[in-house]
Amino acid sequence: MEKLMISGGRPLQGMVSISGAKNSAIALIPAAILAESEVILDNLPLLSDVAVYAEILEELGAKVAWEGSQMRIDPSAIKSIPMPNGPVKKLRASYYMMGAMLGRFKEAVVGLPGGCNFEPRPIDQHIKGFEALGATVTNEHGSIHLHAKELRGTKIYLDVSSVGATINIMLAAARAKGATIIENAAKEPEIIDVATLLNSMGAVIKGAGTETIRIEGVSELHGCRHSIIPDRIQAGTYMIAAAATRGDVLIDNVIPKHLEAITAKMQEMGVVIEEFDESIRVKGAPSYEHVDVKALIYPGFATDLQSPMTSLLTQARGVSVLSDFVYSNRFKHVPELVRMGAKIRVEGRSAIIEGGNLNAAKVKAADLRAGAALVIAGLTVEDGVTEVTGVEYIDRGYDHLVSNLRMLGADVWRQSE
Ligand SMILES: CC(=O)N[C@H]1[C@@H](OP(=O)(O)OP(=O)(O)OC[C@H]2O[C@@H](n3ccc(=O)[nH]c3=O)[C@H](O)[C@@H]2O)O[C@H](CO)[C@@H](O)[C@@H]1O
Ligand SMILES: C=C(OP(=O)(O)O)C(=O)O
Repeated sequence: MEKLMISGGRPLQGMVSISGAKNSAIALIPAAILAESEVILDNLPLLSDVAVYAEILEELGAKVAWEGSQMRIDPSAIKSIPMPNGPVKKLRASYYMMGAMLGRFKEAVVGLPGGCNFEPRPIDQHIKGFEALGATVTNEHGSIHLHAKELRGTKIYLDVSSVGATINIMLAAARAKGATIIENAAKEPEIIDVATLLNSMGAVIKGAGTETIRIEGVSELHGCRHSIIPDRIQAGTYMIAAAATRGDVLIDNVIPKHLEAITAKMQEMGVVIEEFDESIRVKGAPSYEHVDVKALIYPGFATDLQSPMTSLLTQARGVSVLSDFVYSNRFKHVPELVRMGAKIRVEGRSAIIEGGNLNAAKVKAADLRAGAALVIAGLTVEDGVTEVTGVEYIDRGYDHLVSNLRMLGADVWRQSE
């Protein structure tokens, strides 16, 4: 096991280039199962979740060649094999195997997902969607069994605008008979990315990015080449890190439109932000105003940036209130930040944060974004070395983190525990 060591107190300076989005990549890889010929994905991030997905597809018989930021997936020899255990248990987004396998084989057995369990994360809306399409779905000893004689298009109204359920239903419906309409669909940019790939494969999907998505089922999909959108959560994390260290960083290969909510909130605090076509420059200020933040579904402030933002708000004057309306209890970073001297208390679905300096400490990342929050906190500490364990969570979502931070002037290294 490794830990991250951070000797903070240095303003981040320079340029960082953002890789492809994790939450797109881990939906696009299973989407390739639906094709009859090779799918090439470019701008792929080098993440442990991506490696696990490559392993899942190989276990099913796909040929996967992953070189740098490109993955070539030949799904022509894929077989319908039950996956109750093994790699599917290692990541959250293994739930996409349900939609993809159901779409291609009309059957699937997939163990309930693993990944970051900061609170119960139900998949009832995914199952409701599969059942509406005509599948029988049962939970047997911790595995979801899905079976359909045929999938038939229908209208599905999601009770909550779930990213995973929206994508999973798109995957299954892409090869169903007739038209499927998803109402109250999630609108995250990653959903548009998946629809773009599926359409390049021959699917007929309209409305992705709005609350109504229409999928005309087709009998066959073919291979294609697709470049993954930049990771808005990684970009937002570097924006926050730049501000927290009072640095000056150009964050390149981003879509500024995807970062509007975080940009506006940081400007409200007094951070100076300049937007360009494909990059954003973040300049820190000597002091920041306190703000209130509400994490919401897109285009609201992303829940995945809520934990990193907590660390930035410890650097603001006065009391800030950060509420998460997507996950009511996503606060595993808080006790660890308190260990570093932060004055934060959790009340219901809100963290109340009083600004003040942090101290170096030994802390543990209990999930991916909690890990990012602790790294940012460590970067702000003037004296001493902060040790962050739980690096395996951070590796799920941040590629080249240490080398990127070092390039920006941070004193950060990995050390064996
Ligand atoms: C792999 C991936 O893309 N992960 C992202 C995805 O997770 P994920 O797709 O799992 O999150 P959802 O959008 O589904 O969850 C949103 C909300 O809906 C609830 N819900 C969801 C599904 C369901 O069947 N029933 C239900 O009640 C959840 O508990 C949560 O409160 O979106 C989240 C919200 O932006 C992000 O934090 C994750 O990074
Ligand atoms: C919660 C996250 O991811 P996942 O849904 O894959 O666990 C995240 O990216 O912050």
